[in-house]
Formats: sequence, C-alpha cells, structure tokens
Amino acid sequence: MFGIGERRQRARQALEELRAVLRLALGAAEGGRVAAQTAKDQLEFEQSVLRLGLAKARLDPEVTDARGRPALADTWHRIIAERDEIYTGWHPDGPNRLRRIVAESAPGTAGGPWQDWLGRLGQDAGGTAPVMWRIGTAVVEQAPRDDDFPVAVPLLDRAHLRVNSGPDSRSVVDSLVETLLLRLLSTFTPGLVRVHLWDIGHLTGSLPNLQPLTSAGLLTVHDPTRLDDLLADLAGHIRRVHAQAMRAGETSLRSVCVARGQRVEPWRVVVLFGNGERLPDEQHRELQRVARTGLDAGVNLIAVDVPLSANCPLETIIFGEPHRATTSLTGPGVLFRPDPALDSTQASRAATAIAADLVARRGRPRTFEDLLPARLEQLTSHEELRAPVGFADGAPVEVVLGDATPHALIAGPSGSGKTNFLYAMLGGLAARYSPAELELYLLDFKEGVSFAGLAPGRKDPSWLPQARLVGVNVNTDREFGLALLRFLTQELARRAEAAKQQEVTKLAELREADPDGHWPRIVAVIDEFQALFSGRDRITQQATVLLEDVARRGRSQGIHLVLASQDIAGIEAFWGKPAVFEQCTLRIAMPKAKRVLAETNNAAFSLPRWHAVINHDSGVAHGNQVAHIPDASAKGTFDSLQARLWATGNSMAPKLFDGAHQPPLADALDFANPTGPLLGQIIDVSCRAATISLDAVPGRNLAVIGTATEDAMSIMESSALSLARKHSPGSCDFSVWCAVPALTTRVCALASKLSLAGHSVDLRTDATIADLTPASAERPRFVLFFAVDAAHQWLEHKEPPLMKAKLDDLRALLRNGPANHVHTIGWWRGIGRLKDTLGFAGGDDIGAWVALDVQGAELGTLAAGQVIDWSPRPRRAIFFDKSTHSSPDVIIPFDTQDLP
Ligand SMILES: Nc1ncnc2c1ncn2[C@@H]1O[C@H](COP(=O)(O)OP(=O)(O)OP(=O)(O)O)[C@@H](O)[C@H]1O
Repeated sequence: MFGIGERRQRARQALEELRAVLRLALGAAEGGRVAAQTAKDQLEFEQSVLRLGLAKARLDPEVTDARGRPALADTWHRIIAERDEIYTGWHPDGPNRLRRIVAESAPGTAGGPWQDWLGRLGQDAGGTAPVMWRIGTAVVEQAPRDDDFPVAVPLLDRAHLRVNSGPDSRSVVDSLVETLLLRLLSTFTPGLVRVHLWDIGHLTGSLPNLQPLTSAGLLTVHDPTRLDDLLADLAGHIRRVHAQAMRAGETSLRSVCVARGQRVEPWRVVVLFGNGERLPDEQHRELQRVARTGLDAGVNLIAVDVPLSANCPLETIIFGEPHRATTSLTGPGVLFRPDPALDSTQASRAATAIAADLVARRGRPRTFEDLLPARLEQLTSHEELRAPVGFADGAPVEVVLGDATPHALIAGPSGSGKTNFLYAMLGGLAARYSPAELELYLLDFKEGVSFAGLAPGRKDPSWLPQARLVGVNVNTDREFGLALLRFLTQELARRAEAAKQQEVTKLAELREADPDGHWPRIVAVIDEFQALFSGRDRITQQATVLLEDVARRGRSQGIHLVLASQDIAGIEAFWGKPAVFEQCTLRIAMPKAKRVLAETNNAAFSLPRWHAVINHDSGVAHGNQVAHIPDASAKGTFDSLQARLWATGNSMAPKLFDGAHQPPLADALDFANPTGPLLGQIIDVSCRAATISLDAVPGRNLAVIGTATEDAMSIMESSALSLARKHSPGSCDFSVWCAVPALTTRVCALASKLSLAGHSVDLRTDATIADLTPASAERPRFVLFFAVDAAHQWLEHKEPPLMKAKLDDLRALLRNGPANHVHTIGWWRGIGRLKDTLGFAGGDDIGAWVALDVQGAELGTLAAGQVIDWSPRPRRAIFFDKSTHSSPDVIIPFDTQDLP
C-alpha cells in the first residue's frame, strides 16, 4: 500500500509527463501550422507574381518586400528559373509559330500593315471572313525586344471584344478600335460592314476619322441617352436574321453565307464606349442578350469600358498603361502593345472613299437585268424557291417560298407597283428554275391583260416556259378562280397520295423518294384576288373553303399561293377565315399598303415610290426589309427574258383563258378532233370545250334556251360544224330548219358550210319545217332547229280531216329519235316556249341544255329540281347534261365567224 504522500508524488509526476507530452504535441502542431502558413505564403506570392507579371512584380514594392523573406526568396528564384527554362524551350520557335498562325488567320487587310491597304476598296464578297484581325504585337516579359510577335483577335461572327482602358490610355484605345474597324471596312465590298457607334459621353466626336462613313449609312452614331433604342433595334435585327437562317435550314447567318459564297446580310459592328461602370440592370441584361445571340446573326460588339461578362465568345484587352496591356489571348506575363495609330488624314480619306463607292454603286440604278443570275434555269426547287426581287443599298433582297414561308400576300393601292413586283418576282424565279422545277398558274382579276404576254399571242408567239395556265380578264368569271383553286386541291390530293405511297410527308422527301417523278413546285399567282370574294354567294363560299384548304395543305406539298390585292382590309370573307391570312407568312407591302403588315408595323407608310417592304415574318416589324424594285414591266425587261427562255424551245405553251374574248372555234383544242357537238369553252383550267355524247339512247337531244340570238347562233353553229367535222362525208345527215326570216342568211351560210364538208343537208326556212323528218334513219341525222318556237305557227296548225297538229310529231321525234340516232339540237327563245313544245310529259326528252339569258330559278325543273345559281351575263351560258353533270358548267360560246 502506498502512503498519501507517495500517491501525490506519483500523480504530480504523471501530470508533469502529460504536460510534457502535451507541450510536445502543441509544439509539433505549431511547427506544422508554421510550415503550412509558409507554403500558403509561397503559393500566394507565386500567384501574385504571376498575376502581375515578372516585370511588374520586380518593381512592385510589396513583392520586393516579400522577396526579402528567405522562404519567399526561394520561390522568387524558382519562378525565375522555371520561366527561364520554359522560355528557353519556347524560344526561338514559339514566336515564329505565332507569326505563322497570325499570317494564316489574318491574311491581307486583316493582318497587314496599314500602309499596304489603307485607301484601297475591299473586294471580298464576304462568303467567308478571315478568322483573326491584327491589333498589335506582344512580347514575353523580359524577353529581348526583337522577339515580339503579332497579336490578332477573332471578330465578326466569332467573338466580341472588350477593351478596358487604363489611365491616359483612351486615345490609344480609340486608335486601336479605329484601325480594327478600317481593317474590316477595307476588307469587304463597301456596304457589307455597318458600324454603330454609341458613346456614353458624346454624341459626336468619337472616332472622328470614320465620320465620312455616315453619309453612306455605313456609320450610325447613336444618341448617348438612347442605348435602349439601339439595343431593341439590335434584338429585332437578330430575331429577323435568325428566322431567315432557320428558313434556309441553317443555324447561323455565317453558315448561310458560307453556303451561298457571299454575305447575304451585312455585319453590324457595334462599338460602345462606356465609362467603366456597369450599365443599369435592364440595359445590362439586354446587352448580355445581344452578346449571347448576336454573333450568329452577324452582330459583333466592341465594348470599350462597358462591363460585359463572358457568357459568349469574348476576348479582352486590358490596358494598364497607355501602351502596355494584357490580352485574354496572350495571358499574363506577355506584354501587349497596340499597333501605332493610322495616319489620320489617310484614314479619313479611306473612309470617304468607302462611302463614296457605296453611294456610287447604290446610285447606279439597279435594273431588272440585275435580278437575273449569270446562268439561266440552274437551280433546284427541292427545298424552296428563292429569287431576288429588288435591292437595298445595292445588295439584292430576296423572296423565299418554301416550307417556312409557303404563301405570299401582296398589297398596295392602285398604281403602287404590285403587278410590276409580280413581274420582278416571276422573272427572278423563271430565270432560276426550269419548267421541271417550277410551274406557274397566273390569274388576273383586273380588267386588262397584265399576264397575257406570258402566253402566245398574235403579235408575240413566245410564252413563259414555266407558265402552265394564264388567265386574264377574269373579273367577271369568278368561276375561273374557283376552277383554279379546285385544280390546286386536286393536285394537292395527288401529291398527298404519292407521298403516302412513299411514306413521306414533304415535297422534298417525295422528290427524294421518287426521283423520276414530275414534282415541280407550283406557284399560283392571283392578282386582285379580292374579286373572288366579291359577292355573298356560293362562289365566295366555295372559294373561301378551297383557298383555306390550299393554304393549309400546300405548305408541305410545294404548292404556293401568291395573292395580290389593292384592298385586303375590304375582304370580308377573308377575315372571317384568318387561316389563309396567317398561312401567308411572306408579306409584301407596296407604298401606302394597308393591313398587310402587322398592326404596329407602319413601314409601308413612309415607303418611297417603287419600293416595297419584304417581310418573311408575317409582317412583324423586325422582319422588314425595304427594297427598291426595278422596273420589270417596261419593254426590254421581262419580255426579253421570256424571249431568251422561250428560245430554248423545250416547253409547251400554257393554256390561255381570256375572259374578254370569245375563243375562236377554229383554235379550240377539241375542234381538231371533236367527240361530239362543241357548245362553248368551259370556264375551267383545262380550257376544254363543253360537249355531249350523242349516243343512240333516249333523251340525247340538246336545247339551247334564251333570246340572246348571237350566243344562241354561236352554240348552234359550233355544234353543227363540229359534228360535221366528227363525221366523215356521207356518214351522217343534217336537217337545218329555221323559221325566223331575219336569220335565214346566216342559217343558209351554215348549211352551205355543212354541204361543203360533204354532208347532205335538208335546209328548210318555211312551213315545210312542219313536215319534220322520220324518227328513225339508217345513219345518224342531226336536226338543227333554229327558233323552234317560231315554227309553232306551222306545227300547231291542225290539218283536216284528222285535225292532228304536227307538234305531236315533233314531240314524237324528240322522244323516239335519239334512240334511232336522230338527234335534235334545238333553240327555244324562252323556257316557257320550250315547255310549250315539250308538253306535259316531254321533260325527259331533253337530256342536256344550254341556257343563256334565263334566270337560274327558272331552270330548276330542267335539272332534276336542283337549285341553279345563275345570273345571266353577256357572252356566257350555263350548260347542264343530265347524264354527266352534278352541277352545271359556265361556258363561253365560241366565235364561229372566222371559220371557212
Ligand atoms: N419599280 C418600278 N419602277 C418603274 N416603274 C414602275 C415600277 N413599278 C411600277 N411601275 C410603273 O407604274 C405603273 C403602275 O404599276 P403597276 O401596274 O405594277 O401597279 P399596280 O399596283 O399593279 O396597279 P393596279 O392595281 O392599278 O394595277 C406601271 O406603268 C408600271 O410600269
């Protein structure tokens, strides 16, 4: 057992040991902390030396102080040694390599000394741009002066540039920016680079040598207080260009330009001079947005003392002293020196020359010829149709019809140039796309003959090879517009069916799947299309439905509508169905056009004469492109292009429908080889003649009804002459009966024409008509009975002793003749008179009829009770054949006078 004293002694000893251990541990910890602290100090020192750069660090009082501490002195020597080692490894090949890279990436004006290029006009069309643009030289710190190498920065579509000036370096920064801009402006054809300048401190005065560019619109100086407007304008521009690139199937403007081998939209280089402070939040956000999205749309920022964060490709130059800076490209430890300033007089002179060149080229009036490509009919319409229609600052402005902009709407008051615009567009398209790629259907509801020249005429036998159908003077024949729409829906159905067979959905895919098929894009132009909707009737109703159908489904099937009108606002039916309007995403506004652009877009009001707003974005303001439209209607413009295209001789003439003229029977396609009596030309895209079959079956007689003598005579004559042509001489007989003395001469002339054709003719102009003809014959007999009602005086005469009227015999002839090949083609001068002849039960004996000046309501009984929508109009008739028609056709009686 231990005593208390001994225990206390042992406890004190243990405590002492513990304290010793603790002291040891604490001492070790202290040592560790000191070592870590030293390592940390060394790292921080190394960092600050690297940040400052060796040259600066050497002079920096804090670094000098720190170098005095032994632990950091070692670090200093190590950094120097490492630097020397790396530099020795890099030198001398490193600078040479950099020189080579800059020479390759910044060729010519982009990298050469200004003495070589300043004052020369750029020739580059801007398809591809140099990758880098020289700004100065750099040298590794402490390295000998002759080891400097050139420094260039990426610009335009590749990166923005931020420059932070230091104390007293602003003038150096200004001249760096000026040199860069002049390099850009002198590389490309004047007009392809546009500079926007905003300086928070000044309205004028920045970059004075570039001021001459303002006269040509190449430099726009913005109000220091209106940065919002500039940013909004840029944002709108970017949206429009993005939409344009998407339509072209590309993701950026640059790829569009590379694909086309030329700049299609100028670069906008936006130079902002700030004061180093952050912009107000809203502006800063908008600027960041422009920076993020701008490069793909050719908007390039050069931000001087305007904070801009790097959420986009961005290079920076930071000036410490006037002629010393660091750049993000070269990093720390490399001193950047900007190139010496340009000679200011020469710089200003160069800017004047660039502006003057653009003004001169713009000043040269652009002509229709400038819309045409070097080689005709070379493009494929696989993806779209694209052609320039005018010029903005000498650069072409195009229209595109494709999946994204399937249809176009053109508006402008009378005389504003709509038709001329159509000619410019049709010329541009026809010059690029062969008839295998493009088919045109052209309809003009105006009075006049605007498209007539596109079809062969008496004076000019040429036609536009791509035209398949030309309709002029259609103003009173709205049925023709309807027929065109019906034809287009049929074509749509045909294409949809073929697409289904090939298991594809779009025209481009169909063309790939069926390379041997004939699948051109179809453009249907309807000038003054509001005429289609001019009545509150069945035609308006049907046109509305059909137009909507074509507009909706045409998009993917390569069927494009181009609708022009003086007064879009006035088309009631159109507004009730806004689908058509919405599908027309390409909008063209002539000066003072109303309603065609978006409501808040007033660009058309301030438009000069012979200009148009071309807008591929449904009329929204950011889509506006203002172009001067060359004269395409004057002699020697469109007509001479047509002559050139036609001369190749590998196209078929288009069909021509001219509502102002009666088609001559002699020219009718069907008259060459008639299948039956030709009654007139049907108002339809096929431009075929109406006819009936005269088979030996009951009811195959034809009644012509009405008092319009001239038209009735035409129909009777064309029927007779075509039947005479259909049958070989001696294979049929004619009876030609006329009870109206005033018509005798003409009827006799017809009879002699039939005789001349080798047929036997039984001509009667008196009471002998009542003797009629037997209801059966050995060979076909055609009874041409003119003004049947006038013969009633003889037909109703009752002869003793039987007191039987010959009228009954006529009824029997009508009833029994057709089955025995004795057909009557009779003209009655009124529906009541026809009924008098037919009697109570004779309705079935008239299988087909043509009505002239008879109201539709009166005709229902002759068409199985259906409602006939017909208001008589001169030179038009309505034709119904019970055995083939569900609804009647409107026809134009032929001009039969010129026939021998
Ligand atoms: N870009 C142009 N340059 C020169 N002349 C033009 C131009 N555009 C139109 N014209 C001329 O102006 C006149 C009217 O043009 P156009 O027939 O194209 O107008 P519009 O809008 O179709 O008129 P309307 O609706 O009355 O037919 C024509 O004589 C035409 O030659």
